[in-house]
Amino acid sequence: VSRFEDVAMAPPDPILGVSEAFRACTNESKLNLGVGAYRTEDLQPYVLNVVKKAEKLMLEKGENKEYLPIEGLAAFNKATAELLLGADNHSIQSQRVATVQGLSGTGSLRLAAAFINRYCPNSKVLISSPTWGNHKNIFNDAGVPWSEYRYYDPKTVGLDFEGMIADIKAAPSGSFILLHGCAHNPTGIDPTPEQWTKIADVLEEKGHTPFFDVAYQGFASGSLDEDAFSVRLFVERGFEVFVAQSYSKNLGLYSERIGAINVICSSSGVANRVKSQLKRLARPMYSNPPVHGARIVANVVGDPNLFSEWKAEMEEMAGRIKNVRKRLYDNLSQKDKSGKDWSFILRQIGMFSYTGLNTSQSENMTNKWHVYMTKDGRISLAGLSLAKCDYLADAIIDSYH
Ligand SMILES: Cc1ncc(COP(=O)(O)O)c(CN[C@@](C)(CC(=O)O)C(=O)O)c1O
Repeated sequence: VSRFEDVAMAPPDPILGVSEAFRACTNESKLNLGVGAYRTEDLQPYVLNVVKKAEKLMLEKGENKEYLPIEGLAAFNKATAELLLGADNHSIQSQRVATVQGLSGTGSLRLAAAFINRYCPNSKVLISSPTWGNHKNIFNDAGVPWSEYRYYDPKTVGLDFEGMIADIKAAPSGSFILLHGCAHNPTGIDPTPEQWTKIADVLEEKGHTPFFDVAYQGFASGSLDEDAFSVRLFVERGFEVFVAQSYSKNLGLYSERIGAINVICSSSGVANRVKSQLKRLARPMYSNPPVHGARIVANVVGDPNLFSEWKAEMEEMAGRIKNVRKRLYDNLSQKDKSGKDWSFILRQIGMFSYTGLNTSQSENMTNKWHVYMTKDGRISLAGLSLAKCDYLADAIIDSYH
């Protein structure tokens, strides 16, 4: 008998497991609105033109495959911090940013969680309710305690701002507050600039540390700078800030696993020491990160023509999702005779729409209509085409009532 006889079968991942189920489905009407991965109007995966151009350049250069330093490719680390904060940001000018290339957003979050576990053992992280499903797994496995702050208000299908503020105020001083930089996953609801200012006030009052998860910079509004507003506000206010970044969505580098953890510190001396300890945590975890994605980002951002072409492609991707969002809203409003107000769909931003469908209604979407989505009622608009909005609207109305 096997030594591992008692190892149980793990349940499918709530998000990535949806894609597995979609692939197994044979119905030709099937729609994959599960994983947040961009698709073109033809529902095909999209490799950005600038990525192809950068890879061609890289092939011509004939670069080697030597190990990267533990902290990653220097040109990438410089570019990623400047994209996030702006090259002229005071924190960069005064060398107060500790940047370590991570295994995309997930790996960067995990490395930061390992740091928190080791250096802030009595602190906990507050995460939004709801949040990206993998956040809980990451902090659980890193041994970092977490609790939730209210975020989504089902009555208004909007932000429960009062609840959010109250829960953050009630948390023990010095907690880490996990905030989505833009395009909140799964709700698509972001605080307004005024609300961000009030959130910063409460964190300052309580001595909490902001911990941003920036997985969609440039992909939400189409503007890199606009989508970095919240992070830059907190840095401007003088906070020490953790920021995890990902290039999965905005540069389409999903499987290249390219991202970074940035720790903006109050002095360059602290930044150097923090960076050295992040390296010490990374070495036994994966030793050093993969070079390919880092070179693509460095080449795209380092070349003015490629950089501006990238910005145009981000606007195009964000624009297609906005069009699909509008079309879905129009279809729902025209078809639904119940008088339900669907305008919340237009108020949401980014890749996802939080439909408000509950678990059994979401299951009806899949079982009866072959629409694959997460059980929390989230749909990825990136997997929807204008042509399919009519069908999706029928499915949603049927599942709601
Ligand atoms: C808020 C947030 N943070 C981090 C990540 C991590 O992405 P990365 O490791 O590829 O950089 C995701 C991706 N969330 C996706 C798009 C995919 C997933 O679940 O992994 C989602 O469907 O929610 C995310 O939505």
